[in-house]
Amino acid sequence: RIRIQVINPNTCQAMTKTIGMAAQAAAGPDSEILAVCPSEGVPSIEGHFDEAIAAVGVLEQIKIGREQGVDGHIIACFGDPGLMAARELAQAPVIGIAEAAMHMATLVSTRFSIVTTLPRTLIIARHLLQLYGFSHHCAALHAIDLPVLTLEDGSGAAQRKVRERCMQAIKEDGCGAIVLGCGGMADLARALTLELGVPVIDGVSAAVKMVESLAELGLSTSKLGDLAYPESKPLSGKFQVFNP
Ligand SMILES: NC(=O)NC1=NC(=O)NC1=O
Repeated sequence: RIRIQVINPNTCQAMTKTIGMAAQAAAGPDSEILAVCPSEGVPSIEGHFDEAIAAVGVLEQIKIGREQGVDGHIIACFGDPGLMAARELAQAPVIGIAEAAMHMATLVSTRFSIVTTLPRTLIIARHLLQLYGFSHHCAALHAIDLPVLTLEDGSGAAQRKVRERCMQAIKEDGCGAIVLGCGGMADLARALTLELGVPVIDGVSAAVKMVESLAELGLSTSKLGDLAYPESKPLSGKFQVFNP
């Protein structure tokens, strides 16, 4: 039995449910999904400041997951907030949905486009492309120019904009695949893939399959070198929760 902790780094319960359901749909019969979000933090992550705040909550959940003995952790926000810090803290694999979706896209296309939320988060996706070495694989980046939480407002407006931008990317970018640039879009990938006839990749599902693969291969986060557990020192104030 593989237990996978899926962390929605923002505090929106509805989005945590959307993400958890997408993860469950992708999970194999022997996998159990534990969908969680921080007890405090930001309701949505739409920039560098939000990411910094959210990262602490991610680390808190990583610590809890490690104490529960989970077999893997997923950071289900397209900025992969706190990813390397989480890998220092974790024993099991930690995968961000941006890196998962980007890796998967390179396996089924020579170039992919990204469709994300607010234009100001495009730079975060660009930075990740550089960090992960996928800049030359990305044909273009698009934003639906709607706040993240409109994906959970029930109007369907954000979902319609995502579909429009995917169709535009396919027409204009010369891309072979699309990466959905938000955890809250996790439930859209399968239907869009069928309708648009090209791989539309959601990072939550991709990360679930990667964690399952790593767990079954007996691979977990290396503790040799820079991903070793953090140097021990007494943390103060609100961070005492991290003291051993
Ligand atoms: N680019 C994004 O929309 N990132 C995100 N903000 C969130 O709150 N969740 C995401 O996936």
